[in-house]
Amino acid sequence: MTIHTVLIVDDKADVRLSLKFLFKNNGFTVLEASDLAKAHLQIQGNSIDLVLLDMNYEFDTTSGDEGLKFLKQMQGVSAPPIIAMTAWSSINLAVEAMRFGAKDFFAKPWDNHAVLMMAKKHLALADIERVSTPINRAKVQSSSSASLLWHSPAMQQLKRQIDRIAKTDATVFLRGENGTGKTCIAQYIHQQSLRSGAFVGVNVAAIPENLFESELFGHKKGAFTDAKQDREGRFTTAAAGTLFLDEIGTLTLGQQAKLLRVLESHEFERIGDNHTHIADCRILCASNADFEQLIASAEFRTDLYFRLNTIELEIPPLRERIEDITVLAEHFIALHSKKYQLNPPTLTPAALAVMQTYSWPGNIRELSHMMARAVLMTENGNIGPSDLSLKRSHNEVEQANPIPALSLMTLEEAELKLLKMAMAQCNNQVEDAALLLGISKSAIYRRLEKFNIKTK
Ligand SMILES: Nc1ncnc2c1ncn2[C@@H]1O[C@H](COP(=O)(O)OP(=O)(O)OP(=O)(O)O)[C@@H](O)[C@H]1O
Repeated sequence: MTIHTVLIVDDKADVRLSLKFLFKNNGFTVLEASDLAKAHLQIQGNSIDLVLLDMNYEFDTTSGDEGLKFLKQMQGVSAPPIIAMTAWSSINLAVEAMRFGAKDFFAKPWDNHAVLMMAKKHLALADIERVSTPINRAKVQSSSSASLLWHSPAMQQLKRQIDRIAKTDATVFLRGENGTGKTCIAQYIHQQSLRSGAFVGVNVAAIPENLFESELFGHKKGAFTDAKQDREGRFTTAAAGTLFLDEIGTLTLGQQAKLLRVLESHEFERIGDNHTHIADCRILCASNADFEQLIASAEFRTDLYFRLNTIELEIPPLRERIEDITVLAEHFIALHSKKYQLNPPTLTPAALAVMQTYSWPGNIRELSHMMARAVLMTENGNIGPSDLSLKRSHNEVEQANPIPALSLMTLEEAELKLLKMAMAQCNNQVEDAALLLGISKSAIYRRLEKFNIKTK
């Protein structure tokens, strides 16, 4: 279990002490700072997961200017999430603090349980953000392929193909956009295979150019300045198992030549070693790149491409298999609710309707993160469209909600009709209907009043 570190920044020792007890008793590591200069030093010198920041200090006990200045300085720096606290439950100061980057706020005196829940929520959200970045994604293993869902006809057909080829030793090239499940499918192929060794995944894009050979083939102690001891490469670790090379389209021509040699001859040498080893692993690889384009521009060798794509499988993007959305969304709601020990919220039909017309640029990974956020943020037990944090372009909104063939009518009549349709589709949830219509909350309330439409 991860132990999170919280930094409490407050000039009042009694405040620091109470919060310190609260967080220590709940399994956190606690650091303190009695002023903002010390807070800067703590942040620079330690790995801090969350900051509780008092907004007012000795010289100026009401305006919150010092806290705001600190928040401003932290903007753009990869700082931990900050929760503002103020003795003056001034809504204006809280709003200002959030405008300057605070994730949340609470007023003193506080409710211990509420503060703990707030802290846990923002730590969980920060974890989601961290895993969303490509570099961190490379380090985080995909969740077990045992929980893979194959619901849509397209995925069921893919599964039938995979089950047929899994037991052979054929090299498989998985193509598809980011987040479509290529890594999970590679793990599944390994599980279904007859290979007794390990599944070894390597994101080749994350290996620095000068370490590529050492990483894949290994090295002997003393082979180069930093080679302090013998190291086995991934080809050796994957012996009798499967080597999964992810982001294969990012290989340089030099790296491609080295890989091609081992794929053709099944032989390799560790750096600094004359002994030739036999490569005994099945190769799976994946990419989201446009390979036809890479080959046409001579950035990827044709001979290597043909070595890699004995079987080529295209994993469809989520927007092309909308039958999977409900099943996956419910799977992720259950998964994240269990993880964060919360009651699973219900996905409303209005939210689902919006999700089915969304383009899902981040595919299943985006859906998983979206459901994690919704589980953490939803307050009334229902996930509505406004809980989804969708990023739509104007065109998408238009395509998603095409205006049904309306017979000619006045603008006023059309407005009323659309308003009623949106309210009906969103179960009378005004904010959700506003989102669906692409207008602000105040704009929809104005129109509801104008047409005398009751919301309850
Ligand atoms: N069929 C599925 N059922 C359940 N979860 C899935 C499925 N496919 C993918 N996922 C989940 O979606 C997320 C992304 O999957 P994965 O990492 O395999 O995608 P990817 O295509 O390899 O992404 P990238 O191209 O960025 O490496 C993971 O959390 C994974 O568990």
